[in-house]
Amino acid sequence: MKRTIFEKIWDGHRVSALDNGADLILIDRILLHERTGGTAIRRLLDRGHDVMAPEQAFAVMDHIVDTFPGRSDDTRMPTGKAFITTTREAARAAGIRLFDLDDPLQGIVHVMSPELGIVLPGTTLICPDSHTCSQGALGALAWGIGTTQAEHALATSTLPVRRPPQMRITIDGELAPGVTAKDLALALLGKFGVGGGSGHVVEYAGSAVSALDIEARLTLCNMGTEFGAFTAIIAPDDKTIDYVAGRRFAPEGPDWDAAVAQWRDLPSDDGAEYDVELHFDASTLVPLVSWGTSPQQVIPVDGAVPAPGAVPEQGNEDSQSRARTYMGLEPGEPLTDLAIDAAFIGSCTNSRISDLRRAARLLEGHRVAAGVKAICVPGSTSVKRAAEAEGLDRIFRDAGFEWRESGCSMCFFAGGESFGPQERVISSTNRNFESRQGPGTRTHIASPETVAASAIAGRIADPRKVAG
Ligand SMILES: CC(C)[C@H](C(=O)O)[C@@H](O)C(=O)O
Ligand code: SF4
Repeated sequence: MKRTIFEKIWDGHRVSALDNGADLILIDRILLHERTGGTAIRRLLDRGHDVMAPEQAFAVMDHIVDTFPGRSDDTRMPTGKAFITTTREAARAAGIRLFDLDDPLQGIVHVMSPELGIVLPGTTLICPDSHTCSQGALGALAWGIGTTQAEHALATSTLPVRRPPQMRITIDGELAPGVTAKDLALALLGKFGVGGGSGHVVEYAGSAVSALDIEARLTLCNMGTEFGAFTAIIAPDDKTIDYVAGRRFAPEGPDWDAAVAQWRDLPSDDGAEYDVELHFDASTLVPLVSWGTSPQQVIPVDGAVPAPGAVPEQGNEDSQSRARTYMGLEPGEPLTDLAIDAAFIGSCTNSRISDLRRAARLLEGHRVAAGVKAICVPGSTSVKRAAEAEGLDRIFRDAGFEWRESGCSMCFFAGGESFGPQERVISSTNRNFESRQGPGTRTHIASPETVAASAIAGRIADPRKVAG
């Protein structure tokens, strides 16, 4: 029988069929962070259960930690310290490996896991965090869960899951210079909407996907959540295997050879069937920026705010006018006329070394416009160190960017640091909901290149026009 990559992983992890129509799935990796994961371990221990396979679970401090130098448990989020200390104590009590605040391997969970070879092709991986789908870029079945499910998985190394339907999006055509995986993710949202993935396992395939390096694939899969997918996945190829080789938790020696042999069999068979098939041509893509308060409300960077009802696939007239009002925009207003107050490069979408390199290339020899608060937060401590070794931190600092410690930081407002109300922020993150980056903040999501170009210009700017 012809099978998709999803079916191969699912079949290989299916322990049994349950009476309620779900399957019991074996879980290979459990990732936890201090915002949701510490509570899951604590609750489990308090009920007198043990963690079944602590060596398969990993905890990290990323969400509410301070990203200022010399950070401690006293984060700026008023109730933050309790999340940090609970997670530390619970991880210790359960025997789970914790990447603490000062650990050189600490980082945003979806950045540090691929970086350390925790996520591997063909594995099942869960985390109580909605962007766990990012990790499907390595050919794993990785999805976000709730805290109660995390407890169940910690106690049993299994999870009951209803088998999701499958979708393949075949993306062909070559990306033009200055156009990135982030623009591709935004383009899919703009075209198919935030419901486009509707609970499916979305497999990205096609020549444009094969051409992406692994970090770009992580960016593409990251926004599977915004697309409404159960998760996203990309079949492993030579690039995947080269990427995983030698990473800290990756198999070695004969185990490595055996693993690679299995991974070679993972890609979907020719003729395997999907519930939905979509096609997308990437060759005409341009850099995109969100104008509204939903990630589907995107337009080309050189475009104008749409007139009421002009793009029905980006929401009904009411939601579009509400978004325009919140964002302080007029229909027909060119995006490049919009002055910005802040620029943010960071998050599990776009804070890896390749993202920082591409942004730095544009920033070199330029200064951030007067009055713009510009912040760069590397996705992991390893990314930060690597960037510093190459002198990227100098380029960011000389341009006028703050250079921070790693964490989720201003990707989301957790009650601590924020941009101000009505401040217009161009941001390399994945969500632009009302108040996502702080009460009243207006977020425009874009690629790191577009954020860098805009920081220099002091207004939303086309990265293809900056001499870098
Ligand atoms: C805090 C956490 C549970 C949340 C998520 O699940 O996505 C966060 O990472 C986010 O991006 O909003
Ligand atoms: S960087 Fe942002 S999107 Fe990613 S896990 Fe952290 S808060 Fe969520």
